[in-house]
Amino acid sequence: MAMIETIQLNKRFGNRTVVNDVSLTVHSGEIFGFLGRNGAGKSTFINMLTGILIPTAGTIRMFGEDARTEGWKKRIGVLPDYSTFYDHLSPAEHLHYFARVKGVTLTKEDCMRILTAVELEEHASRKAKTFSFGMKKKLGIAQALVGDPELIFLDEPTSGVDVESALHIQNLLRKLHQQGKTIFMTSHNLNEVEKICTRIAIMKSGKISSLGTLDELQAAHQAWRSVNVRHSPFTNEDSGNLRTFIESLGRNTIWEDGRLSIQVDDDQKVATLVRALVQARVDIYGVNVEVPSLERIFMGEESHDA
Ligand SMILES: Nc1ncnc2c1ncn2[C@@H]1O[C@H](COP(=O)(O)OP(=O)(O)OP(=O)(O)O)[C@@H](O)[C@H]1O
Repeated sequence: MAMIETIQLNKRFGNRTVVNDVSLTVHSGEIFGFLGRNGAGKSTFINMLTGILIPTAGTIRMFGEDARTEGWKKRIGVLPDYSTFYDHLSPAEHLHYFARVKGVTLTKEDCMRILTAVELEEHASRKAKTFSFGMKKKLGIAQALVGDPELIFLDEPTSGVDVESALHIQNLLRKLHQQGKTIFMTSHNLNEVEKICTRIAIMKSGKISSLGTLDELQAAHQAWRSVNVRHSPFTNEDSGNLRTFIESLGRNTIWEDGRLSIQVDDDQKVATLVRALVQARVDIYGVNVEVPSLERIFMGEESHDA
């Protein structure tokens, strides 16, 4: 089921278009990673989805409905790009207050369960003014979980938190995913997105420039991937032809003792290479295909002119 569907969604500030005709579908149960450089338009896009900003044009559908149904806000949780808290309220008081505003029930047990999930249980009654930036971020995530929402929007859930806490939050997101929640998140931590997101979009100057699973993005962007093969010596008398054939499959071929390295531009050529070696009775001890990291894909995207 499509949890979020935008059709030609557009946001202009003055005469500046920040989100430019974005049509995007996010399915139920996805952890959807939304990437882009500072100012690409990610927060503006999320803020339209969560009702903080009104679109200039376009359509937003949620929960597989034709329009946003009544009470849709109770079904979502939001960590916005800027969370504000009341200095004199504790995390527990914040969550209860927030539940009242949202119109959902929050028992004491629910409250402690949420605070435990974000590792704030020991600080449940401390005033928020004494909180560090990272603790406030966790409180923001806790707020997003109030009311057990089906769809959770998290704008940079791990920025500004320490490494251990970031890993803890990533595990929390995985658990929520296992419970069937749909998560739509932005992050500048590409390693994190690579690890936990089931699908990724890269936004560039208000448009989606890449979209897919990590495998799909890698397949689309790895024009040249490196193949390294460890093999037995060539004994076949035709080894000259075999070498010529292999070299014709790609570029930058390097032959070393028992090691072959070549760059090819599609997976089929990896299969052809391996088959040629096997048919020539060359033993293969190992094959390693290096695919580009999300960072390389992202940097490649960003190096293209808009
Ligand atoms: N209320 C506003 N009025 C005018 N311009 C705005 C407003 N909100 C955002 N912008 C501009 O829109 C552009 C996109 O901002 P946005 O916050 O959506 O980017 P982002 O991709 O989330 O960036 P970051 O990674 O830094 O959070 C920026 O140039 C920003 O200055």
